[in-house]
Amino acid sequence: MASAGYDEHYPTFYIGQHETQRSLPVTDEILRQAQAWNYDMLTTPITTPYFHSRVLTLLSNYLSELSSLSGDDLTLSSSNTLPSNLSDVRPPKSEPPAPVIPSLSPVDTPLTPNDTISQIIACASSWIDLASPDPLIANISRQVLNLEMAYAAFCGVGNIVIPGPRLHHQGRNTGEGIAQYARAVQEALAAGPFLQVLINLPMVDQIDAELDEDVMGSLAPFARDQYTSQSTLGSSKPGSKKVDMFGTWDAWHIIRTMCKYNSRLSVVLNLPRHHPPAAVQSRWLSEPVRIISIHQNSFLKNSKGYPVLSKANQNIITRFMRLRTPPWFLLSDVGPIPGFELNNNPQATAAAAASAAGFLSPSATADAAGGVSKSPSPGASSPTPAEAAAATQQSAEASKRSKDPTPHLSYMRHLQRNQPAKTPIERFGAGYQDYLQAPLQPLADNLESITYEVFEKDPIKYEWYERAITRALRDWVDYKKPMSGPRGRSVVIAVVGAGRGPLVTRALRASEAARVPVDVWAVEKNQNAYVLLQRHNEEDWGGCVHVVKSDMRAWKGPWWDESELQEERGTTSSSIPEEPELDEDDLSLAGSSGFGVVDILVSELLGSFADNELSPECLDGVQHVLNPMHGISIPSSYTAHLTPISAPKLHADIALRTPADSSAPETPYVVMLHAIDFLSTTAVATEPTAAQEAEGTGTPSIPPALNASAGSGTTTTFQPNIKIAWEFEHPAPTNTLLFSQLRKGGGIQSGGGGLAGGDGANEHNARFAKLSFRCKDRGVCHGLGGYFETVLYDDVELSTNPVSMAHKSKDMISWFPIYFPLKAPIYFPDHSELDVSIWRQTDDRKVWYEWMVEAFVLLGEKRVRLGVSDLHSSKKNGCLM
Ligand SMILES: C[S@@+](CC[C@H](N)C(=O)[O-])C[C@H]1O[C@@H](n2cnc3c(N)ncnc32)[C@H](O)[C@@H]1O
Repeated sequence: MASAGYDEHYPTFYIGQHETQRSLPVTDEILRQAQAWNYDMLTTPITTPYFHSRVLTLLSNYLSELSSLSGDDLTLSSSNTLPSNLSDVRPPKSEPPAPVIPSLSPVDTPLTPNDTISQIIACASSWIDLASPDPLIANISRQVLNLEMAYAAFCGVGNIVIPGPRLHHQGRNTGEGIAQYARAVQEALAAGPFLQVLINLPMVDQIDAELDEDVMGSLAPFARDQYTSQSTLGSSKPGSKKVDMFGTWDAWHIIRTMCKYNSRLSVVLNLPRHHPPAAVQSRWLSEPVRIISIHQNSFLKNSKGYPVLSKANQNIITRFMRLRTPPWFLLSDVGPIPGFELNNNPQATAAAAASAAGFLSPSATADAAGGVSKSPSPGASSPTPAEAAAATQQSAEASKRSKDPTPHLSYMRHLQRNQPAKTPIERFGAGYQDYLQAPLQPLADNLESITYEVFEKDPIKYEWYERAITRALRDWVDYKKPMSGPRGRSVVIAVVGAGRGPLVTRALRASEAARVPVDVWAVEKNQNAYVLLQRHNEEDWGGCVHVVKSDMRAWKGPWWDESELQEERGTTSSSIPEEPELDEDDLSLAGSSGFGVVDILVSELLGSFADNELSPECLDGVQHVLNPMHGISIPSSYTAHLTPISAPKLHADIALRTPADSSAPETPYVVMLHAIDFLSTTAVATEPTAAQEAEGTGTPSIPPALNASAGSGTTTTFQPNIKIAWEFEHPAPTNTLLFSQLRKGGGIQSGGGGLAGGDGANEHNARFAKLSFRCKDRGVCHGLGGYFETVLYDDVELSTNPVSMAHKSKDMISWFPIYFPLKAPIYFPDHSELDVSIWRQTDDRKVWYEWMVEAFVLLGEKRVRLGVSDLHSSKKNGCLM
């Protein structure tokens, strides 16, 4: 496909042209012409109007044959009489089988295998009704679809759009035919192993819009009365203005569930003329939308008569274009590909080519008055007849004036050129969006230099640590705390888990900033990083740092040789002092046996869920070196946070891995959550800042699915409900650690050992939380998103929590969130509650998590249980202590 080839920091728009009634076959020549006009692709019908009329004839012959048959043959017996409850549909016993549609002949299809076929998107016939309540119509529709799919796949087509399920049939409940439809799609997917099947769906479900869109010769009205009439219960009547915001999403969810989240199945989403509520936009942003289709009617006219999109629709497009796999666009019924006649007018051609590339005059791109026109219903896609007439007139005039025969395409290219540039976080995370990674285990494994290098790129984390250490040093002096360095003249700082040393550098800088002398120790168990620490010490730190290669839990504390105790700090050699023998029993007695104590313990051992890289266990293990009276830890505490999410892409990815690895759905993953929807939210109306207005972005740090513009300048931000699961504080209470020591080796107080195994020495680090989340709109929970917050010192905090990150540590990039998957997603209706139970388990040798979700629907005051997930456990892949 032709690429518009713009700057890599800006998203590329792939734009196709679609005609619902394309009269000419898509030849090589038309395709080249379309590309010359800056379209990237074209759609084509798979079959011709001739084929359509052939099917209609076959059907009407069959139906008249049926009606001519009389008497016993078609009389319904008591056992096969259609019941008044039409949910139970059975055909009469003796009805002849449905007619068989003969194979395609050349007149039935414009398609033929050739070189250009891969640049064409094929469209299955829109007049079929796969979801018809009449089994005959559903059967014929399925035959048509199968014939078309098979032939298109044979020709080498890569993408086929099939009409979405019809959700309303005269007088019937909505969506009853979805099972039939989904089964047909499942069958269609088998037509070719590489075929992408795209289901054409409006963003919201509205009965009138569906009826308006009925194409000529649709099979739907042929459904027989006995299958469509009566049933008042929950019926959806034409003329009803009722819009079901999640109706089409619901249908999509059933289809893809029946098709087992097949990665070849995706959505063509029709952009409505008016913006749907933010919650619906967010939902679709989490789904595999491969194409956004924009019908001519979805464009507004600005004061000069040029087609433009509402501000709200511009924002929807911007958010979609920030996804890892952004959708393509189809401009539908916006006029034919301009013919050759324009080539005869070089001036016109040049002007038009410039327009098609998106170089438009300001008047051509000015927004329509008010940005959003007033609409009685957010789902409506069509203008009123008066609007339509005026629009056609204006369009013709504007076209004449501008000599631009493709004004809609030109406008889209203009939007492309004016997309906000990717933010640093988006650039840093490019390629990692929704990419599942096993969490690091820096305790059990030795990290590579490149991994440290990535950490060190963080523009915020180290800065905040320096700020925290500086404050702590100032307070040390202000509160006149005694210093534990040689001759009481310096504050002893130990950076435990020093890696390649960035926090050591920051500690030295903090000392300069606070003008407080320090004695710095760098403790690291990774022997490879230890080499770099020593080199840094020689080359950058003037040899003033004591570098120790040790597991921090086995480190006995600072120790100065005689010369250091005599001389000023910094003039001694950095070589590691020979340590005196230490008695095991002295471990909890800091400062005894000739070892000094540490005043400030600096560490960065946090994982995406705070404690999942075993910071609590490591810091407990090194607490014996801390000044028992005044010693502090940076960080001083951290909390783990959770929220239920819909994450269809992640679910599909994990489901694919499961046959080869049964632990795949029982593993927490580190992942830059992107195409997700927060299921429990609270609406907050915010005015965008001037910077956000200029950038066209919403609230920083909140994934694109969350920010939805109401289109009037005010942004409705759906703030996720993210709750604290648990907290750890350092230093841990001395009694807790003493008790833990007593339990080691089955000591006197241990009783029956730990609940999850072992002696129970680490049981004080086990945790449990039960959290309840209200969900206003129906949805499906695929798992839990996990985040953390940490207090480094005082009010210096880091956060990955989307709600507080912008305020606490905006632009921090070191951690992606964690994802706890569910093996089987849980569907829930509007007004439900999800209860999450999560455990941090330990058996003294390792730590793992267990989690489960329960769904309840709220019927008045009553909570009725809908479903419960398995109890998931990561014990098999637990973090080794
Ligand atoms: C997340 S890295 C942080 C490195 C560095 N402080 C930074 O901020 O770039 C954690 C470091 O702690 C080290 N580490 C983890 N557990 C340790 C332990 N028990 N004793 C010593 N070092 C440990 C790892 O080898 C790793 O270098």
